[in-house]
Amino acid sequence: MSEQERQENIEETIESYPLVALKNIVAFPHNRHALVIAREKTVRAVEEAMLRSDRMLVAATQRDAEIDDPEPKDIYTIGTLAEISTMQRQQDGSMQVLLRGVRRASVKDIQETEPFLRVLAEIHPDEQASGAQADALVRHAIGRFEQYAQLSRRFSVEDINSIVALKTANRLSDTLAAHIVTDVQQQQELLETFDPLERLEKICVLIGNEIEILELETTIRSRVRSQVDRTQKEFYLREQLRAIQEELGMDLTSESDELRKRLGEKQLPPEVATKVRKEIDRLERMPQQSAEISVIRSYIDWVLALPWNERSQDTFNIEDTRRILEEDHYGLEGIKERIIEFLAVRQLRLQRANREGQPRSESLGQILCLIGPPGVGKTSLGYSIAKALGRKFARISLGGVHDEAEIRGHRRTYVGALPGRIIQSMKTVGVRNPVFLLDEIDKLSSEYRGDPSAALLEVLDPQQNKSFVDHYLELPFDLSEVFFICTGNVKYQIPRPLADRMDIIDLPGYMLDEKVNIGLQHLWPKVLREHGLGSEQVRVPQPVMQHIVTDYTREAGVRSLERQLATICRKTARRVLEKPNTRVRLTAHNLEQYLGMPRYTDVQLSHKPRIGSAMGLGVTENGGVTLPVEVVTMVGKGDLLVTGQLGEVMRESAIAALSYIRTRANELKIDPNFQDAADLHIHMPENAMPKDGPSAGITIAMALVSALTRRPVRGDVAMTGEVTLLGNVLGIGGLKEKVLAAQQAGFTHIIAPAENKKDLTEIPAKIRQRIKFSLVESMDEVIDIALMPDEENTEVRGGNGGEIVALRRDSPLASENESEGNKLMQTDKSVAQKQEKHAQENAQEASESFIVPSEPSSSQLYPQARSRREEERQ
Ligand SMILES: Nc1ncnc2c1ncn2[C@@H]1O[C@H](COP(=O)(O)OP(=O)(O)OP(=O)(O)O)[C@@H](O)[C@H]1O
Repeated sequence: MSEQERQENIEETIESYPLVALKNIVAFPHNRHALVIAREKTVRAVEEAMLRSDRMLVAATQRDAEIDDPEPKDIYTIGTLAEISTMQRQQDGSMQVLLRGVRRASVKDIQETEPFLRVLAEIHPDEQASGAQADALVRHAIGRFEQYAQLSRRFSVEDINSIVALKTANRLSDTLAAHIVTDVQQQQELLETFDPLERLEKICVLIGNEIEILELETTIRSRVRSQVDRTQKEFYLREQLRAIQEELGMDLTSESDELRKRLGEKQLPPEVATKVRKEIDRLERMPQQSAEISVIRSYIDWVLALPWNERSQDTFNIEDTRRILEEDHYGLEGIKERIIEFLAVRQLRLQRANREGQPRSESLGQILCLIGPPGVGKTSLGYSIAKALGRKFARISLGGVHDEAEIRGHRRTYVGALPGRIIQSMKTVGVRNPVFLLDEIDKLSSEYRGDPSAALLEVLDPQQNKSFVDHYLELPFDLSEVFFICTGNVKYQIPRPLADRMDIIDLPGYMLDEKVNIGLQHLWPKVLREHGLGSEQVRVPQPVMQHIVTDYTREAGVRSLERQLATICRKTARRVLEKPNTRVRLTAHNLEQYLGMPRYTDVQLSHKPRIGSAMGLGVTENGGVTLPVEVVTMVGKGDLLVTGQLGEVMRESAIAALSYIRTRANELKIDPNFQDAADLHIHMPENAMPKDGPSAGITIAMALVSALTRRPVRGDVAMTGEVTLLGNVLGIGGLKEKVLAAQQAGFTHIIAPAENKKDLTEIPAKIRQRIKFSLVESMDEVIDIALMPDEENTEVRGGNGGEIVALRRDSPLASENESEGNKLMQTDKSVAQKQEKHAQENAQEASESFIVPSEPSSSQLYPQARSRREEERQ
């Protein structure tokens, strides 16, 4: 009988078989199970089966594994028909049996119970499943199995391969049930599920659960392992460290003990001491490996390093203060007086506050603020004040500070947090009553990261700064004894609320002879010292110093003068080292060997009268500047071209000036329809830097009038003022700075608005003596003063070569429009001579105080190196 026939035979049979009761195991068809059999009844059943030709028996599982002699009711009725593959008897009477499961079998009847169980069993045929659903399920089950096998590592490669090779749902499900499911109840349930697809689905769910559990186990296992590894490593390292410290004889007293000792030595306000103590306690409780330890430690270091109680002795004395200011600074007379007055008032207020027991912070009044271009001595005045008061000095630069945290610090939660600049400087000076110079207060900028000027207000306000809270410290620090001095370049850029609390002192800049004296008396000895040279090794006589100032610098202060002197010293130092006995005496001739070619020498030319060109004055943060305006007329259709990076206000000034001229065409003897035949081009050169503000109004109008009338503007006149449509001249700001710039550029006559008369008192007397001021109310006056007399112009026209369109009614060129050239007209010699004569006459009529400038007029019309934005102060 073939295997297949036998199977078919079985399928048709309800037959009698010996029954083996299984404990803790379920036998499945298509699988082999190795059993050790010891119970008497079971041994007999196996022996009986061995006597059969087919060696078949039914293996069914006990409901309760504890029962040794199960009755039929204790055994599940669904079992497996199995063939005995091998059987081996052991010496103790037990036997090892290998069963091969064949079919599912249901027990229908119990035939005998002694000496073994014999049952009548119905053998069930295999149910087959096919189709796409079966294939998909098989594939899914195999995938899950592979995943499970990988995680559990319970199967050999051969086992996995043989299971994966099973392609029918029936066989696969029975095999997986036999090898993966471990719970006997679940196995029995699967055995009782006759539909192979349903069985396979149940198995997939069970495998899924197993996979989840295994994954979880893996994670937990690896976490536990890494924790153990780290702890072991740290323990090992700490032990090593301790051994090394002991070996080196290092002090092993704990860090917190040391901090407590430092705390005990300092006299801190109670609130601060409590906070530090708390932080030390926290530090102690922290595990050694905590990252927060270094944060707490550096916080405690900061608090302990601050001068909570340390102060220097004040030594204010009016005489000494005057002496120190005099010794350190040349000139600045009015300014030194103001500073002394400020300090005197402050001293009296303090004395009174002490007498009356008032809180100190409210008694200090306003903040001193020094405003002026770079290099005019603001910082060095601040330093001298500190010296006079016997206080420590620190400079805090606020230029470009746009984050509030730079003033007030970052909170400690911020990575890399530090206190703000005020508290940092406090730590550096180490006393609570220093002089702080807050530099560039006009360069503060606010943005989304908070408003630094608000934080600064809190620092400066005597009402609030007694308990200034830095975000990092989170403790109030008393700033009321700090003497704050602010400095900046431009007054109107200081944030308004700050400016309101300040006593502002202007330092407009130096005149030529002041610079020369500062150079000789202060800068030169200082620079010599800094370069390790003696005065006998290198000499700079007075005329040479003057030469350096005029030909190598162009500034309101003396910063670049100091740099030039440093250059001379550097070169000399090298020579001295090369030839030890070198003695250098600088002269006008050998200066170039040290400083190179003079930088500012061109320009006597520029003070000649010109058609279509007038000189205006402006103010930048570097001080006053001269601003030439040029106008040309060209054949065209009345277009107005404005160039030179002019702002909106200046463009409007130009249009207003033009309208004014048209209304005055008759008086000016200009063809009222001049725009029909000509284009006008207004240009303000000056290094293509942006310019704006209304105070160029009269200059633009003047240049326009000159271009249209073909009458030149006097070359010795500079002007500033706003012009209205009706020709009125309105006041302007920054007169002092503008006058200094005009004087430096060699102008001897300044036209300014009558409204600014009050500002003349601020202008140094020496300058007032050298320059003629014309204070005007209307544009007509400006024209009268600055435009060259009519009759003189015939010669000028002759010199022009007819290149520019002349638009005067009486001009012989008015109708000719010969050329479209746009070159500026230069005056010839005779006009210059006439102008000089004119100036002399003017000087005589003006006043006795008018003096022709004594300084060499090597200044130029177009000063170079103006980098910053022109800002008209209005
Ligand atoms: N009147 C003066 N007498 C003597 N030395 C002066 C005088 N004015 C300026 N100086 C010197 O010029 C140099 C530059 O001055 P300082 O640094 O004080 O300028 P500043 O106005 O603070 O400039 P900034 O605005 O760029 O900070 C310093 O060496 C200073 O001593």
